Amino acid sequence: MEEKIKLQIRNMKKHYKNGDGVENINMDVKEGEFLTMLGPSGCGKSTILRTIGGFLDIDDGDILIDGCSVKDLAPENRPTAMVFQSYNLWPHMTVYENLAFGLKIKKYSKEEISQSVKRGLELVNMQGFEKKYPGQLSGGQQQRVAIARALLLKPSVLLLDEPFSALDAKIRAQMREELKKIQEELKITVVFVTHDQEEAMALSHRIVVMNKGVIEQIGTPTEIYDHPASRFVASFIGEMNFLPDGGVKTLAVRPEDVIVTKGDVSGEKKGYVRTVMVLGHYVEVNVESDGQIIKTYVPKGAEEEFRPRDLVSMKFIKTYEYCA
Ligand SMILES: Nc1ncnc2c1ncn2[C@@H]1O[C@H](COP(=O)(O)OP(=O)(O)OP(=O)(O)O)[C@@H](O)[C@H]1O
Repeated sequence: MEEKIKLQIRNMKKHYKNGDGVENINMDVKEGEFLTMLGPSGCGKSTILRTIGGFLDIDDGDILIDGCSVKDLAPENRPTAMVFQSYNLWPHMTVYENLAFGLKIKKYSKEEISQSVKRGLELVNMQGFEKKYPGQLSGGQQQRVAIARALLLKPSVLLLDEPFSALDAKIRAQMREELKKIQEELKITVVFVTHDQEEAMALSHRIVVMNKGVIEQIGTPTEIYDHPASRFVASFIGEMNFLPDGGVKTLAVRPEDVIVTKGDVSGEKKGYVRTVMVLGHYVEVNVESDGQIIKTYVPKGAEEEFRPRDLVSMKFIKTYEYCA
C-alpha cells in the first residue's frame, strides 16, 4: 500500500526567550498514523505540538501538511484541531452548543449541525448529554466532549496534548481504548503527547522519544523497546540494568533477559539474592553482584526456589552497549 505523508516537520527550531525549546526536529507522520511524542516533563513535547497547531511561531525550518507549508497560517486556518490537557469546553454553553459552535462558523446548515453533533456524541459514547453544561460532567466526560468537538472539525491532523493526564487510572485506561477505537474507525492522523510510556506503547503506531529538546529515537513500540538507540531511551523505556565496566562503555540488560540459576554455574556472573517479590504472573529477583543490584524477572513459581542470600549465577541472553 502506498503510504502518504500527512505531516512533515523539517529542521524545525523553536527557542523561547530564556533559551529553552526544541531544535533539529525532523519527522514525517503518515496518513492514518497514530504518532506519539513521549518524554519526561520539559523535554519539549508540547512545544512541538503547539507549533504544529499554530499556537507558537517557529524560529527556523518548516511544517508541511499534505505537502504545503502551514508555518505562516493562524491556528484557525490550519487543517488541525487540538485537545488540551485541561478541559477547554466553554462553561456557559451546553454540550450541544459546544459541539455546534465550530460548525456554525463553518456555515453548516441547522440540519447538518444537528446530524454532526449526534454523530460526534455517538463516537465518544455520550448520547443524551446534549443539554448538560460542562460543569455537570465528570472529567472523563468533559474530555470526551472535547475530543468529539475536535473530530467534528474534520481536521487533517488531530493534536492531543496529554488529554487524559487529569483523569484517574481506570478512566484513563478506558479513554485510551476508546480513543484507539475511534482513531482506527476514522483512520484519522493523530499526534499525541504523553510522558506515560505505557500509554504511548498501548496507543501508537510509532513513538518519537524526546529528551532535552531533541529527538532521541523514532520507531514502532517494538523497535524502541527491542533496540533502544541511546542510553537515555534504554533507561526511559521499560526496565534496564546498567553495568558499568569501569571503561568508556556501559553494558545494559533488561530484567527479562537474565536467566538466573541457583548455585555456581561456571562462566556465568555470580551474585547473591537480595529480595524476591511476587508481582502477579512473574517474580522479581534482585541480585547483588559486584556491589550492584541487578533486577531480574523469573517465571512465577520461582519464589519457592530462591531465598535471600542464596548464591546464584546469571546468564545474559541479550545485552546492549552504550557509552558510559
Ligand atoms: N512560554 C514559555 N516560555 C519559556 N519557556 C518555556 C515556555 N513554555 C515552555 N518552556 C520551556 O521549554 C521547555 C519545553 O517545554 P514543553 O512544555 O514543550 O515541555 P513538555 O515536554 O511538553 O513538558 P510537560 O510534559 O511538563 O508539559 C521546558 O524547559 C519549559 O520550561
